[in-house]
This record gives sequence, structure tokens and C-alpha cells, in this order.
Amino acid sequence: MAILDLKDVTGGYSRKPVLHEVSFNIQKGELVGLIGLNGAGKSTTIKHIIGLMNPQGGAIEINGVTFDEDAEKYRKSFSYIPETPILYEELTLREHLELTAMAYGIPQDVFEARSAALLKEFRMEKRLKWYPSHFSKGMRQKVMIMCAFLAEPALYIIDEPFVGLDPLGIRSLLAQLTQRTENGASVLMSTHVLSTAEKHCDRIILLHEGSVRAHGTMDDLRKAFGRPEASLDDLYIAMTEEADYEQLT
Ligand SMILES: Nc1ncnc2c1ncn2[C@@H]1O[C@H](COP(=O)(O)OP(=O)(O)OP(=O)(O)O)[C@@H](O)[C@H]1O
Repeated sequence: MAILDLKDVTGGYSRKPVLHEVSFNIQKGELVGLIGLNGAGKSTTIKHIIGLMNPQGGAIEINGVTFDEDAEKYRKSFSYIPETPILYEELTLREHLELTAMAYGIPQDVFEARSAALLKEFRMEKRLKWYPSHFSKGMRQKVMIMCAFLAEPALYIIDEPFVGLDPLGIRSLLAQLTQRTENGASVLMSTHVLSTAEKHCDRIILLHEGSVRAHGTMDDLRKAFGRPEASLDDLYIAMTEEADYEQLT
């Protein structure tokens, strides 16, 4: 059974859909990249998956359950790292972590062990008593990442994680993702950093104007585009040029 399964998802902010019958799935242990131009519909897809928006058509299942069938079970099956960190200005870093542990019902001893490891990995041990107003952009993002990783759910949903992080932060994030997928967790990650996506993703979904244009492993995509040597960068550009050409004809 797929951990995440989207079937013909149509949806948007008004009657006019932004997503057109989007279908893909993610299996256990897979890291899948969601790639597309600005405005292609990546964040909108993610908002539907996390239950923030309701599909106008089609269905989304996480671990075999839709949001409407069992919202609590659905929510506890994933962690979400948003593109723009959302923090509580009146809570310290430690309190953010504690609140997350409470929300996911993580026992105190497990919480202590997991948070200590994450604080070390993301070099934030000395910031436990800090409030978000004192954090840099990258530090704010690290708080969100650490909170998401505390829970150890079946699925991580990550919206453009690389932009605000320094190279050590990126390395730590990728190390955590690798370790977690090796342990059977699944990841959906949207990003514009195509070289990283190409190197680390098991499969790629190319989204264009709200539709899935192509999906599969790098080899599948190279075959689909008839470009055996192409990088993801090349394929991405080919996809947009092809789409522009279709619009002209
Ligand atoms: N809150 C909103 N209200 C109305 N339309 C929106 C809203 N957010 C996004 N859209 C529209 O939905 C479409 C898809 O946007 P979305 O944010 O999903 O793209 P994206 O692929 O995540 O882009 P980016 O790479 O720029 O983050 C765009 O046409 C955008 O204008």
C-alpha cells in the first residue's frame, strides 16, 4: 500500500481549479521530489495533502485514510515543514519542541533523547532559551525542521527546504532525510534546487500548470524525454519549452 496516494486531485482557491487531476503516489521508504516552475501548483498540492484545502475532485489518502474519514489519524501520519517558518513568538525553542512532543504524544524520555540529537545535528544546543525574534531566517527554519523530525511519522512533507539554510544545515537536513527513509519513512519534498533533487530523490514529479507532465526515476524521465544524458535541469527546461510549444500550436 502507498503511504501517500493522490488520485485525480482537482482543486484550487476558487471555482477555477489550479490543480487538474493530479495523480501520484509515494511508497514506503521513498524520497520523492515535486518540481515545477513558480506557480506550477506545488504549494497548492501540498496544502491539499496536509488537509488545509479540500479537493474539488479526486481523493488523497495517507496510510489508506482520507482526511474526511479520520482527521486525527490522517494528521498524525505526517509532519509538515512549510516554506515560511510559522513560530510562536512567545515560546522559546525548548517550548516549541515540548509543545510538538505533547501534540504527538511523545514520552518525556524519548523526547529528551530525540531533541538532544536534533539540537546537536542542527547546531542549536545553545539556543534552547531563545525566542524566535532572536533567530535568523535559517535558525527559524531549523526550529520547524527539528519539530517535524521529533515526531518520526510515516511521511514528511517538505516545502522548499533549502533556500534559507546554510551548507551545514543542508547537509544535516539531507543526512536526516536519508536516515529516515532508510528506516522506512517516506518524504515528499518540493524544491527548485534541481541538482540536489536529482542526487537525492528516488523519483521526481514534474508539475506544470497544475498537471503532472511526467514522473518517475531520472532514468524514466530521460527515456520519456528521449534525452539519455540529460540532467534534471535539462529535462525541466525541455518540459517548459515543450509546454510553450504546445501552447503556440
Ligand atoms: N492564496 C491563494 N489565492 C489564490 N490563488 C493562489 C493562492 N496561492 C496560490 N495561488 C495561485 O495558484 C497557482 C499555483 O500556486 P502555488 O503557490 O501552488 O505554486 P508553486 O508551484 O508552489 O510556486 P512557487 O514555486 O512560486 O512557490 C498560481 O497560479 C497562484 O497564483
